[in-house]
Amino acid sequence: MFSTMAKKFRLSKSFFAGSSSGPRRLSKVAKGKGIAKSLDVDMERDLILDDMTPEDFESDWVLPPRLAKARVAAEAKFRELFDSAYEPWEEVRGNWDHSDSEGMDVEDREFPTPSCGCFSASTNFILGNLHGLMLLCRHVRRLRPVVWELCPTTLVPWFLLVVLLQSLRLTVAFLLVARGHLVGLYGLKDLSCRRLVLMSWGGVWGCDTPLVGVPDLRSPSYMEVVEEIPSSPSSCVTDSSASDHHKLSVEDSPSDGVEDGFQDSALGPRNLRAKRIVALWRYRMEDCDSAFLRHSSAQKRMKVYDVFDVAGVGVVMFSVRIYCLSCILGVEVTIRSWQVLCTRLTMANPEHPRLIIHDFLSLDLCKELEFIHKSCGTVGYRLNVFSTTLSHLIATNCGHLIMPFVPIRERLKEKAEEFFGCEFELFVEFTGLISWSTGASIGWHSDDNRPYLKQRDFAVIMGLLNIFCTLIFICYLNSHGEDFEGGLFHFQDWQPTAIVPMAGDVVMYTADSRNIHSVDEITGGERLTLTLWFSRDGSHDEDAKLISFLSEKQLSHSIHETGSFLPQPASSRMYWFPPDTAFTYESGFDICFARIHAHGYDLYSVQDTSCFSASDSSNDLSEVLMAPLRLAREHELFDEEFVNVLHVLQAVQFYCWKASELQTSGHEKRINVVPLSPSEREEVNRLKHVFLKDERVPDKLFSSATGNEHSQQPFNWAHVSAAVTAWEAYSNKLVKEMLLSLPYWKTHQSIFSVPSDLGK
Ligand SMILES: O=C(O)CCC(=O)C(=O)O
Ligand SMILES: [Fe+2]
Repeated sequence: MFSTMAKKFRLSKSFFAGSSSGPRRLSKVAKGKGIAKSLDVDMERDLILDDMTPEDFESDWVLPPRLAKARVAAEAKFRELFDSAYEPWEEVRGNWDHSDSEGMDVEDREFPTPSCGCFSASTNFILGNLHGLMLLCRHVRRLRPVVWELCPTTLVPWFLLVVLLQSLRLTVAFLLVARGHLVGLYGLKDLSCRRLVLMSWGGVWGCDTPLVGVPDLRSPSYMEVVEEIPSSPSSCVTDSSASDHHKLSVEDSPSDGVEDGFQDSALGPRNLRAKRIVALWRYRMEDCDSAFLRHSSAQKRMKVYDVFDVAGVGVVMFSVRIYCLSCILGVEVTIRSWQVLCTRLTMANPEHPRLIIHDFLSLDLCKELEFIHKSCGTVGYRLNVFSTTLSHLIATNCGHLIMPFVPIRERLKEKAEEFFGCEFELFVEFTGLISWSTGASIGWHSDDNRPYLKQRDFAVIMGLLNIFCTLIFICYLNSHGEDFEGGLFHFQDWQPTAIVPMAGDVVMYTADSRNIHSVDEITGGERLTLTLWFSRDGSHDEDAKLISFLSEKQLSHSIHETGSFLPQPASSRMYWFPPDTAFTYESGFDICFARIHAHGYDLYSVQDTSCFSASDSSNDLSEVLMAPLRLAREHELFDEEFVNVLHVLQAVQFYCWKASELQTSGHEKRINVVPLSPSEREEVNRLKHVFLKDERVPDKLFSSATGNEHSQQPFNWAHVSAAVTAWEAYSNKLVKEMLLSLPYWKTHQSIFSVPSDLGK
């Protein structure tokens, strides 16, 4: 019968691995009854978790490729957990074997008092389950059909099998696969909560709604459930204990014998967070589509023993006694089940709603945005801060440069909506590239200090995201230690306390006082981020404003017009640093000029500038940079004219971005470079004196922590010329894409990625 079932459900060999205690028991019982044989379970290979070594983690899991990176991170985490837990585990096993021979109750055997090691016995239990899951992971392809076949037609035989196994007191592990993705307990951080899967008997019933995952946080009943559980500040575990071992609660061992009723009290003096995770889970169960679960008394008979944080995933250990057949057969059968559930800790922490996603943006995309910022940015809102907003791009005839932002905004919005369970409800309020140079920092603050947000005293609280609450996304576009020094991000409360900015990573948090944060002073280089604000308040939708601005601009341009991508600088004051000296230009410098200079170039004005002096505060001064210019380097003058300083800057930054590609492209276009004549050299120096003053200051502000990005590459004017051509092609392509998208954006009053086949 078992082999037929095994075939029918395509059970993998590892199917029964699932907990540290389960396999041992399974091993004992199954050997005796020949179950192992008929199911082709290789006890030694698949079930004896005690013998696993860290190397087992390196086995080749079958995961969707996009999860491969997350898997590597998870493996590292596991190795860490495993290493520190291995010794205590041995100890626990000793206790366990002893109590086994005394014939103690199963529960006593499973949960001896915490070992004196840094991990309690129950941690080992969890780790055992994780091992089991990892074994299961190897068979994901085979497991996937199990899950699909179970839903819902094969429910009854499956159910009977579970009852049978459970009544033999075997721990059965289930692995659910949601939407074709395997999700383990090992913290696949970039997975959406909707795809989060729990390991529990809940999956057996084939309910479409995952038991754990995103509850509808707007649902008042969720909040009620959460609020119902009293918080006890004295029970909060301190950060340090949590961060020590990724364990949220380190207190009491289970009090044996408590089995009926949902035992809030069984949590003992656990921390509020643990309670909320449980509350969330319990709510989820109540809300479950499965009639079976609703009618069963499962939720009332759940006892929670421990809650852990394993690589960003909350793991809840609980036991359930359900009289599961009562509603079907009228017979009461007790199922004891020790299972592990998981849920996103972040979801269950309404005190500090935040999310950290690693490698969200590709490095290529980071570089592209860096190019945009460094070639279009203006002096920012605070000292040593520079910014590029989307409306500024449009204002300077670079509206096409918003195209690379479009898919990123979409993906981030999706992430936020998923996280807060509010699909189609978020609006982008602000998108901008922001860089901080040496000396910039910000102390503890929350981001909701804008006057219009302060007036929203009567905001309706809906779940974690207050309707007027702004969500902040910070995407790091370059890396600490490589591109800049200092600049670590800190949250005042709760984990993570510090974030080391690395290119591609994203941190998301609500702008209110639940997420007070700070940024350390930048001590070298330039730290660059893409910052987005999201809100549920449609009146602050950035898209509508951008679309109308773009439409206005489009009226004054036609796609056929040559050079429709050429930048037009804004007022020269926006590029003068520090901003308070922009009225006289007597001190400070022009940031566009400075960035060009930081790459080793000088500028030569085609106009005669002999009448200007460094202290000239007339508007004429700034006009020099709005007029045609040429590039010079050392003793050479490049014989190509740029329409203005932004044009030069875009070409130079594009060269910087694409230097390695241009080196190898074998560009053989004839270029014309002439030696600088003495009068031209004088002109070049004059401009430098006017727009840069003391060149050491700007060079310090704009050089990367480790020197110029492409200083290692041999300089070649031919590559500069190739960069100009490539930049034109790049700009043209974006202009076309933008013009094709704009009608759709206008119709929907929303900026989104228009599929290319639609745009034709
Ligand atoms: O760049 C960051 O990491 C955060 C910046 C910040 O907190 C702010 O500008 O308010
Ligand atoms: Fe902030």
